[in-house]
This record gives sequence, C-alpha cells and structure tokens, in this order.
Amino acid sequence: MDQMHKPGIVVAGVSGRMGRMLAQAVLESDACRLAGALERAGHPWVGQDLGTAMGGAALGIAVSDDAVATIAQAQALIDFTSPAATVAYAELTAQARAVHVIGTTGLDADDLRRIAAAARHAPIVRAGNMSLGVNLLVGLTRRVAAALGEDWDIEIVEAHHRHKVDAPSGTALMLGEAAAEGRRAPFETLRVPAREGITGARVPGSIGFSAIRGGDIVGEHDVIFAADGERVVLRHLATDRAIFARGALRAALWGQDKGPGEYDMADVLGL
Ligand SMILES: NC(=O)C1=CN([C@@H]2O[C@H](COP(=O)(O)OP(=O)(O)OC[C@H]3O[C@@H](n4cnc5c(N)ncnc54)[C@H](O)[C@@H]3O)[C@@H](O)[C@H]2O)C=CC1
Ligand SMILES: O=C(O)C1=N[C@H](C(=O)O)C[C@H](O)C1
Repeated sequence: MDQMHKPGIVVAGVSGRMGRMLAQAVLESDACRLAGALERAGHPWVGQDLGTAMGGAALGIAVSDDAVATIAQAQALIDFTSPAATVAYAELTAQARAVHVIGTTGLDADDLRRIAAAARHAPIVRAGNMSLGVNLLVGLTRRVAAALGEDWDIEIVEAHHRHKVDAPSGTALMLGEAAAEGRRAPFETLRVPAREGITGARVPGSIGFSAIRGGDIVGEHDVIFAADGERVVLRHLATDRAIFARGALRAALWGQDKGPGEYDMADVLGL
C-alpha cells in the first residue's frame, strides 16, 4: 500500500515521555503514517520540525498547536496528555469522525461524561494501561477476586516515576474495578484511598490503594490478596514505555472499521 493510502495518525503531547515513544512507534510502523504532531500552545516545539525537535533528521512534519486543522488530516488521534486536553480533543476528534485513542489518566467523572458524549459520534478507545500484560492481569484479578471470599483482603500497591501527577494510577483503578467486579460489588463503595493516622481497623471486603513515587520507575503494580496464614500476589512490572505505545498504535488501527462507541483494550486485544 502506498504511503498516502495508509491510515494517518496524529500524536498529541508529542514532546512528552509517551508522545516521543508514540511518534517513534508510528514512524517505525508499515501499517500507518504519521499525519501530524500536536503540542500545547506556547510549547517551544510548536512550529519546529518534529524530527529536528526530537534530535534527529528533519521529517517534514511541523509540530502544531492547531488541533482542528491537524486532526482533519488524519484517521486517528493518539492522546497521552492531560485530562483538560483530552476532553477538548475528544470533542474535536469526534467532529472529524476520527478514532480517538486515549491513554491519559486522572480523568474525573465529568471528564468521563464528556468523553462518553463524544463517543456517540466516533469510536473512542480508552484504557489506563495499553499494555498486553496489564490487560491480562485485569482478567486474572477479576477471576481471583471472584474465587476468594471476603476473608481475603485486597490491597493494590503501585509505583511510578517522580514526575507522575495523578494517584492512584489509571492502572491501579482498572485493577480495583476488576477486583470489585469479581466480588460483584460497586467499586466506589469498596475503594479506600491512601491511609494515614488513626484509621481504624480494615473494613472487610474493602479494596485499599497505596502509591509510591520516585526516580524513573516506569510502572509497577501489585494486587495483594491477603488472608490469615497466606497471601496471593499478582504483579506487573513495566520496564519500557514502548509496551504502552505498541498497544495504543494497535488500538488506533483496530478502531479504523469500528462504529461510534466507547471501547477498551480488552476489546482491542480480544480478551
Ligand atoms: N494508558 C497508558 O498505557 C499510559 C498512560 N499514561 C498517561 O499518559 C499521560 C501522559 O504521560 P507522560 O507522557 O508521562 O506525561 P508528560 O508530561 O511527559 O507528557 C504530556 C504531554 O502532553 C502535552 N500537553 C498538555 N496539554 C496539551 C494540549 N492541550 N495539547 C497538546 N499537548 C498537550 C504536554 O506539553 C506534554 O508534552 C498521563 O496521564 C499518564 O498517566 C502514561 C503511560 C502509559
Ligand atoms: O504516568 C505513567 O507513567 C503511567 N501511567 C499509567 C497509569 O496511570 O497507570 C500507565 C503506566 O502505569 C504508566
């Protein structure tokens, strides 16, 4: 297939830790082409050639802050930015009837409502973690939680790099939701945020969260099932952000023939 007939993908937040990985993954793929690169208005990369800004040879793609014009050139937008940016992109990408792949975490209930409204017009694939390993772990967590009774306490511990701004991580929330589904109970009633002070004894059946932030940790998640005399620990360790970029790219291509609606990585991976 010649280059212009391959799906065009725009990467938003292209100077970020994930944005650079995503641009690289799209450039290396034979299945799609890089149709554009977005950054926030005022960012020093805006107006520069993307290749030069990334420290390599020129690519002939200028980093832009004009989302409407850039998305109009593409069939998909991959977006690992911030909640405010993602909600705005959801509306613009839906207007362009392009696929929106959302990796951004830290979205609140109002953000999620606005994303759901946008998904009435175009496909949106959203996941707090795009890796194959974590999405397998989500299924395992649901099964183990269903198999073990309330005498097995569930705690989720996550660790990330010093720059991460949201907690618990999107992955930790996916794992907590899966555990609650396994227990056939609404997640919000079981969820216990980071503890401090005289908290009282643990509430039976609750799901506790702890977050570590430091150094360059890419992302580590433990789901601990603790009973009297024994523990089961399910663990995922990410050591390379390429796993998230690969998943996001797969989602953008998978979404090309899908109708409007909200999808997740379990849909993409067929899990
Ligand atoms: N779902 C997944 O598999 C993963 C999700 N993430 C999430 O992705 C998000 C980004 O993570 P990082 O790359 O580490 O952060 P980062 O801070 O390195 O990058 C974010 C980028 O978005 C840009 N940005 C902000 N507002 C923008 C706008 N309006 N338009 C265009 N660009 C804009 C920033 O300038 C920055 O370059 C976070 O929410 C993080 O939790 C990160 C890794 C994997
Ligand atoms: O911010 C990150 O880095 C990551 N964010 C996602 C999350 O919140 O779970 C996925 C991954 O753990 C890396």
